[in-house]
Amino acid sequence: MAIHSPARHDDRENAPGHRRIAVIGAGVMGLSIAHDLRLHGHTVTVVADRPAADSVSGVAAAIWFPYRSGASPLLASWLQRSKERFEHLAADPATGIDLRAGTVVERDEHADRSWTAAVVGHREAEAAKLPPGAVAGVRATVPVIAMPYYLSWLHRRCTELGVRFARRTISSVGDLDGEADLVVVAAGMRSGALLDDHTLYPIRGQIVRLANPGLTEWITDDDNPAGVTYVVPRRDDIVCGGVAEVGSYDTEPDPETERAILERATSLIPALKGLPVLSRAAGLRPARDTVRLERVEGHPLPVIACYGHGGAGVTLSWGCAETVCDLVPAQGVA
Ligand SMILES: Cc1cc2nc3c(=O)[nH]c(=O)nc-3n(C[C@H](O)[C@H](O)[C@H](O)COP(=O)(O)OP(=O)(O)OC[C@H]3O[C@@H](n4cnc5c(N)ncnc54)[C@H](O)[C@@H]3O)c2cc1C
Repeated sequence: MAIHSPARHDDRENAPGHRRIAVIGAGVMGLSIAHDLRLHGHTVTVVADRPAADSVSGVAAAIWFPYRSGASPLLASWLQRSKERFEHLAADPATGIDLRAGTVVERDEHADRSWTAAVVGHREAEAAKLPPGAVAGVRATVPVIAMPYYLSWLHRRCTELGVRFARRTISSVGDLDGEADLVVVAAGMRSGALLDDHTLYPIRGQIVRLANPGLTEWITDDDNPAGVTYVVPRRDDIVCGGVAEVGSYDTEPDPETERAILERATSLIPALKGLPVLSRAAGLRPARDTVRLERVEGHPLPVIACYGHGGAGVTLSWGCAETVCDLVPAQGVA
């Protein structure tokens, strides 16, 4: 399906600087970018071969926290901006976002607490409430994003704004020559193949979703020597994870891994014992030593890359979308 003209006419489309932009990727990153580009008045088409729910974005827990994110000088501002926007959106229950209290367990006395700069009111966790082996912990209230609700809401919101969607596999950004003035590559783990970037690698994760009898408190114990462990209660379920297998492309949930996840999660939160399993999933965090968010030269069309967010693609989504908008060249400058 080729890219068409916008869904409806908008005066902004005649404004100087207006562009026809194709965003490759309908995960949380592509949708957030499309949303903001459209608000800037561009004609935007999201081109993707899988809906968000069937991408790794549909596997995310998702808690606002910079787990295994690539480095960037802009990381702190992306964290801050995304958190502000999630907090604003949380006022609308339809978004699936709730602000929830929980604990980050630390097992290293030099644990990186830079993320707390964005969290007003965070404080030391009480030592008596931490698991054995923990050296400290941080109590914080952060956005918990129930992805099934959030991705549906975001897709709906994009459609309401006039973003177009085309179901299609792109083999090279050159496929879009003549159909767009600019391409944004937000294709998650498969972005590397589109831009000949061999520095992107998977960090496999696995989760199991349990029925939620009414828990709200989350906990993360990422440096647990038995394996990364987190429990994230959402509206309808509780997400228990996980693993962080660097270089594995296996997207099938493994039963033995699930057993071990449940054992670790239950030792953190005994109330999980015996709760019915609702579903399970595995996914590949699109990791890179540095997030790639920049203009890419060497293509007939101007290209902006936005990928490599590792285990923090949801957490960084709105901040990165804003930076993508800033990188769209003014008309005639490209
Ligand atoms: C178990 C697990 C738990 C996680 N928990 C969290 C969390 O709590 N908080 C958090 O912030 N992050 C979390 N993450 C990480 C988060 O899920 C990812 O960083 C994020 O979803 C990446 O989003 P994306 O839009 O870049 O990619 P994806 O969601 O993978 O979307 C990629 C899109 O690109 C499209 N596409 C790709 N290639 C092509 C092509 N050639 N042609 C057409 N379309 C193409 C796909 O169809 C899809 O629509 C977790 C990940 C896992 C695995």
